[in-house]
Amino acid sequence: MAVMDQYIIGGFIASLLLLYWVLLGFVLLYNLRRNRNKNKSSKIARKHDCINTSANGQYRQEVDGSTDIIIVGAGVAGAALAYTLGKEGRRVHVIERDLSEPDRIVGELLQPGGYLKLIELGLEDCLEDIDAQRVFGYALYKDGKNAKLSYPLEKFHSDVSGRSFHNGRFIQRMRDKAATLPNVRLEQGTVISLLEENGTVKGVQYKTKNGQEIMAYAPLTIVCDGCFSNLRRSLCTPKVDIPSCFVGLVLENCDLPCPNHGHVVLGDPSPILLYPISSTEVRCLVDIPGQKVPSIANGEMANYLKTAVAPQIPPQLYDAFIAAVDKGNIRTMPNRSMPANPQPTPGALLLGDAFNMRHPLTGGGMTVALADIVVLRDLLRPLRDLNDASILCKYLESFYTIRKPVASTINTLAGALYKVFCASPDQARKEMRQACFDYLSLGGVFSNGPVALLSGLNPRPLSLVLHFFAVAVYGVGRLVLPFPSPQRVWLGARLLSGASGIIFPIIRAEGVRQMFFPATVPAYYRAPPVN
Ligand SMILES: Cc1cc2nc3c(=O)[nH]c(=O)nc-3n(C[C@H](O)[C@H](O)[C@H](O)COP(=O)(O)OP(=O)(O)OC[C@H]3O[C@@H](n4cnc5c(N)ncnc54)[C@H](O)[C@@H]3O)c2cc1C
Repeated sequence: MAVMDQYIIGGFIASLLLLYWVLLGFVLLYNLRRNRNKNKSSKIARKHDCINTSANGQYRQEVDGSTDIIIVGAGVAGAALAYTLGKEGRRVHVIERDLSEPDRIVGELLQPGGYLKLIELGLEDCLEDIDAQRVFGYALYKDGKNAKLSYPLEKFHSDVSGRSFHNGRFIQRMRDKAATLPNVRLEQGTVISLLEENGTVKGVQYKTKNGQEIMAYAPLTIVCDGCFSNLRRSLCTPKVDIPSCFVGLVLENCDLPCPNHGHVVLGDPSPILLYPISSTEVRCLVDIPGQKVPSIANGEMANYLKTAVAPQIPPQLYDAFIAAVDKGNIRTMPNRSMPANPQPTPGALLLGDAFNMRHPLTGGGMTVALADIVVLRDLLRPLRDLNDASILCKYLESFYTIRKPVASTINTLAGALYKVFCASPDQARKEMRQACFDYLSLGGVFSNGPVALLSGLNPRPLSLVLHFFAVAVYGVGRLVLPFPSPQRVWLGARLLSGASGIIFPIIRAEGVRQMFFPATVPAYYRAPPVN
């Protein structure tokens, strides 16, 4: 019995031990599976949280594949592009250095052609509730005479016209609108560099608001970091020219002689612009040729504005101008021009002022940027997958040609008109300037044609060249008819040669073939790659 008891107790203990081992096995197995699942989900979380700490703990890396397009800069181009691509269903990550409302003297008059592009992008409501003013044309002043040049808007919807506003308010509206899209992520950060691997841009390295450095990856990076771009160097061959600077003032509580019009004074040494930026403010931009401006700090600028510029301002605005100078809120900005000269790079694209600039005399920068966005949107639309960088890059070469007729017309006109509008001691240049004023004053087709070019309503290169030389021939005709003298014929010849010397170098820099014969450029016909 004792032996039997021992067997029973032994068996009991053995089965307890077995049960224990089985339970232990189950627990271990359960834990193992749980850990494995935990690891899996923590990897997913890591993917989404984009956390991959580097050795010194300073860098984070975004390797989640959750972004289709990175946009650097949310100014006019970047903000409009973010909304446009977001609306197309792209997952967009915008990195902007400063998300607070910009306060600048740039981009305050949108030409009607730009407004049409804004409508195409569905962004026209961004001009609502910012006290934007409608602009219907220009008033041109020279030597006490003036001419009114209306935009040829007859064929358009009554809502179409130019708009002028505070640039910062407009940008903020576009940023807000882009941020309403769930697939657009707007982040404050400064992009330090593009991340390149074997000649392909894979993303960007940027510093967040709180100083952390992050690497973000996407199949396509679009750089819109504006006129001071320091990222453009590897994506184009920049040839930046700075022909002059604008000095900006705000005139308050005054009425423009021609309400709802931009005013251009053909001043000495160069043009002065005035246009409303709200119902109570008028922006005045005084052009100063060269890169050096009188010092604001030591009062030289105020003195220059009061003695050299004020007497040229339309008399109705004189007091407001002096009051603005006395108030002291004087700002300056260099006027840059840079023809588009891209180096097509897989994985990246330039847009806006980072890519292409022209003299701001004609207010064409935003129109070109918005027109470019429309072209790019349409090119990207048929593509679902942006991952093959070199194929995408080849395909997007067509962008550089398709955009050309519009962009180069606006660019060339801005550069040429600036040169014609500047005062010069050269008699031939004086004649050309006067001929231009008188030609535009003729009205009808003589003003409608050039204004349609300037406003972006009909930006055709051939029309630009025809009107430019029509002005020159008009100037020559006045010199030599009805009684040509050898001196006058010589002056006429110099006028024509001066006109050619102004426009042809600009056209050459823009690219004759792309500008006038884009359809002969093979890239024009690139078909979208089959995904
Ligand atoms: C004096 C002057 C007057 C002008 N007036 C007119 C006008 O009346 N009408 C018109 O159509 N055009 C005008 N222009 C031109 C117009 O301002 C530009 O064409 C337009 O602003 C270009 O838009 P953008 O987005 O390329 O650049 P911006 O609007 O300058 O935007 C660039 C953005 O990039 C951000 N950024 C820069 N670097 C970084 C970085 N490293 N990381 C992250 N973000 C960065 C900046 O903070 C900024 O928000 C004028 C230009 C000048 C100089």
